[in-house]
Amino acid sequence: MLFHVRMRVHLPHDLDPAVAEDLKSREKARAHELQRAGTWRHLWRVAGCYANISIFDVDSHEQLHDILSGLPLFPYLDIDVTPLARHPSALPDT
Ligand SMILES: O=C(O)CC1=CCC(=O)O1
Repeated sequence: MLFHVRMRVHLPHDLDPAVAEDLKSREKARAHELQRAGTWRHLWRVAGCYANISIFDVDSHEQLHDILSGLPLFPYLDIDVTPLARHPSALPDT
């Protein structure tokens, strides 16, 4: 199951810089792990925003929820999820 996920990051301005760097470092490591597993299929920066647009490939809504809610930055994310279905005019493997 494919999902389009938009994440906006809102780190508090008074967050200790060391804590912010640790969160970003752990988020990056987790993102790499999920990309290598084929679960986090695309990760794009939204130009001009501290936000990303991602495509996740998971087995269930529950798996997606577990992944998103387990992200180190989760407490600071606004997340919008859109389920994706194949478009009838899409060429195979696009
Ligand atoms: O910077 C972001 O958009 C949040 C994020 C997702 C994966 C990562 O490494 O940072």
